[in-house]
Amino acid sequence: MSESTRPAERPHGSPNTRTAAVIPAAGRGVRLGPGAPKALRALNGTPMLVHAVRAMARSRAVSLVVVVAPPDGAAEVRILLDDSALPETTEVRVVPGGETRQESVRLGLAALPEDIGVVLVHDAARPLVPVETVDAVAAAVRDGAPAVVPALPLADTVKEVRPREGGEPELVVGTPERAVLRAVQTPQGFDRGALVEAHEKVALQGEGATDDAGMVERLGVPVVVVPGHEEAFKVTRPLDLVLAEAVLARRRATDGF
Ligand SMILES: Nc1ccn([C@@H]2O[C@H](COP(=O)(O)OP(=O)(O)OP(=O)(O)O)[C@@H](O)[C@H]2O)c(=O)n1
Ligand SMILES: C[C@](O)(CO)[C@H](O)COP(=O)(O)O
Repeated sequence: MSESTRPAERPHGSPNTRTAAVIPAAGRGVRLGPGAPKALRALNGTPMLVHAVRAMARSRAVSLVVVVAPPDGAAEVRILLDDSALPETTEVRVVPGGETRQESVRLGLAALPEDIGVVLVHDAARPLVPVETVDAVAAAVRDGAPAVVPALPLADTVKEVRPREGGEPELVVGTPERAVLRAVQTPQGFDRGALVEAHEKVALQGEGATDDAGMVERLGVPVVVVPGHEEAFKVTRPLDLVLAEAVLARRRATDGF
């Protein structure tokens, strides 16, 4: 890691820099089944992406949101967001995304203005994250942590497996101790320099980097955990849509929105 981005002793991004959220929303949603790109599919009549942008804009820490749209759909997304009721205090930029989540985040980072010191990376596919979680991640970075992830303990036992050839069933090769495992959510928060350096230097092969904190870890940067939230779950498969609509219905009944 270079001197300029080594975790500093001063709080990150302060005093004169702002916090931005980058929302990768360029995925196809293959696991959700046929249809529009996942971020544009509706939850209770409103596209998932609009829920996600509102979730970021609800945080007083966030003054800019960069949406990374499907590569051929940036103009459509711009119109969608212009037509949606979003807080006027939050600037929203839209850029086209890439082939992988990693590439899409990198393109979003490239669209940040210079005065952004703290970056939250948030999946469009986690549209219902509560503002308290967003605030907790942003505050932890501002207080000095160079990288922060919200996470929850696991309910299931996890096995490590080895695939076998010839259609043979996978073989279990280990059982990690569940008590020290965490399911990691977004937004993940970063000192901008550390995140940009990770995206410049750490390109993982194979499955690739499944989250941004994993790339920053490779630089030797410490990653701090704050409590995640059940409602920050990722909409991945069709059943997740049912759960998301149920959460929205409960919010409408209890909070009126
Ligand atoms: N090329 C890509 C792939 C993913 N994403 C975004 O990364 C987030 C997490 O990805 P995931 O939930 O896997 O979304 P998809 O890639 O759309 O899902 P699938 O793997 O089922 O196709 C999503 O908000 C997705 O839009 C992205 O911006 N660019
Ligand atoms: C970033 C992430 O949401 C953290 O849990 C997750 O790794 C994204 O994975 P996906 O396969 O791109 O949905």
